[in-house]
Amino acid sequence: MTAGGTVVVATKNAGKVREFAHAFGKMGLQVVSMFDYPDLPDIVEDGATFSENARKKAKTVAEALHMMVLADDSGLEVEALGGRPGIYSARYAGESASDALNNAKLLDELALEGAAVQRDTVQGSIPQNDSLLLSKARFVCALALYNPSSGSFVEAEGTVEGFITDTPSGAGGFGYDPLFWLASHGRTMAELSKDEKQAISHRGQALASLLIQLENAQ
Ligand SMILES: O=c1nc[nH]c2c1ncn2[C@H]1C[C@H](O)[C@@H](COP(=O)(O)OP(=O)(O)OP(=O)(O)O)O1
Ligand SMILES: [Mg+2]
Repeated sequence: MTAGGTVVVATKNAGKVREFAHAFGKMGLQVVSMFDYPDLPDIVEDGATFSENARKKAKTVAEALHMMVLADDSGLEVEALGGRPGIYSARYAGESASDALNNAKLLDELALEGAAVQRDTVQGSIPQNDSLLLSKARFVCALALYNPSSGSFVEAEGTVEGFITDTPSGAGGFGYDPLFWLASHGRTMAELSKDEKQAISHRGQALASLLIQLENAQ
């Protein structure tokens, strides 16, 4: 997946870039992203699934750069919202909405639903303070690696289960992480270190699965 020890990731999300740089850095690989290629066209994410969107991002950038390219399409599925925002997670509160606006919209929608999780149904740790768990949720990540010379994809998907808390906490990660409570850790995703997040996250799991497929293909 590399050209001279570099992995090209077709993303304009700085949080994803940090996480891929951390993961690939441990393998001695550098990460570059669409921030390093400002002339690339914007990609319309019009797929019906995470996987379709990931394939489109990887193929578009790989064909423009004539290089192998990795792409990530990911999002949050909230049970009390019937799986929303799902593939629309990045634009939940509107086209190019900030993480803060998307998080505020998520809490608004859950309040409108009157969503609440019964504490005694939670396996693991519940928040110690007065904060409430509003709904079960999961993060999903689809990765696609496209090779423009062979016209072929390698793909992987990962998920992680948690709960939406009404009280944001933590400064790590990005996106919905401050609202994503991990009963396994008794913390939000934003309170984990980079290594802890990589070990359990949807993205970390998808990447591990992708790397195994690449090793097996050698
Ligand atoms: O680990 C995560 N922790 C918290 N939130 C996350 C995570 N992973 C995805 N998310 C949220 C952020 C964004 O609202 C959406 C991804 O949308 P998605 O289209 O895949 O990415 P994006 O538009 O930010 O960047 P790009 O398409 O250039 O890769 O899901
Ligand atoms: Mg996007």
